[in-house]
Amino acid sequence: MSAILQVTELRKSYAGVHALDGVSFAVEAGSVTGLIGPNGSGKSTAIDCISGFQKRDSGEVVLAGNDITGLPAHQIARAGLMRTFQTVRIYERLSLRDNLAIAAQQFDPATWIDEFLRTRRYRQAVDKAEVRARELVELIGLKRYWEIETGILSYGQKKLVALAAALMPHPKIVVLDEPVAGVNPTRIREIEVALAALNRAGETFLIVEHNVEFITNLCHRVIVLDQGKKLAEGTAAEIHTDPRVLEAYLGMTPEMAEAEMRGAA
Ligand SMILES: Nc1ncnc2c1ncn2[C@@H]1O[C@H](COP(=O)(O)OP(=O)(O)OP(=O)(O)O)[C@@H](O)[C@H]1O
Repeated sequence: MSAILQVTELRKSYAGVHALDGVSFAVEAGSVTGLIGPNGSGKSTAIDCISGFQKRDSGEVVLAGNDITGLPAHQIARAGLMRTFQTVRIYERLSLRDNLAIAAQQFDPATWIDEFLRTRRYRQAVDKAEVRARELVELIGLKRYWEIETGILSYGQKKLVALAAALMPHPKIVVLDEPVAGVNPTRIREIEVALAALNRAGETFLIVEHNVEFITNLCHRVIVLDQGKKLAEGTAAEIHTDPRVLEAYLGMTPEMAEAEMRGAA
């Protein structure tokens, strides 16, 4: 695998607070990578700087070989890095189908003239978007809600709609900001299953999340931040047994963590 996203020496300070203090990491194409760390460790600042929602002080972000450092968010999205937010942003009065059609329209090459004249280019774009939408809806397990107003869905399902919308333009990577925060525990598994299915279909994800079990189940690699620096990186199993992570992130010794894992099993 090769790196689709390369972050190098990212730095960001807020009035003397080093939110990011030289963070470097890579996300492999086709992988699910977790970005975890205690409150205030710099996770949100990192993904905001990467996705153009925040200006970094220094450092470099390269997406599929193209330098996207410092570009505005909409250009980064066009370059192929999409993101979701902690709060769900969907059109609740519209059907799932219409939500995804709108998401596609924001990126398709057909102009309003094409649309007005119903040109071949416009019809092709609409047909392609419909195929993509149906594929995604199948993969996230919401096929039965295709024509239904998304407002009736559960919060977790709405998060899946936002994710599918982000995937509509075939991005190179989607960055997810706390995809299961505030989601009913019984629904968390649905999101996990959906993300795993999307990843098997070739999608690449970088996930910021506090739910360690969720990250452990899904992620091929996990990056741990602490006080604006990268504390550790590895597989979930490696991270679970890294004494620095246990102490800084979980506040546990390895023995306590093992006892906890046994208790959870
Ligand atoms: N707009 C801001 N102004 C001042 N300080 C900020 C601002 N945003 C973040 N910080 C500080 O930067 C540091 C990193 O914050 P950040 O929100 O990136 O951490 P986080 O790991 O995402 O935390 P959480 O898990 O609580 O969301 C913290 O010390 C935070 O207080």
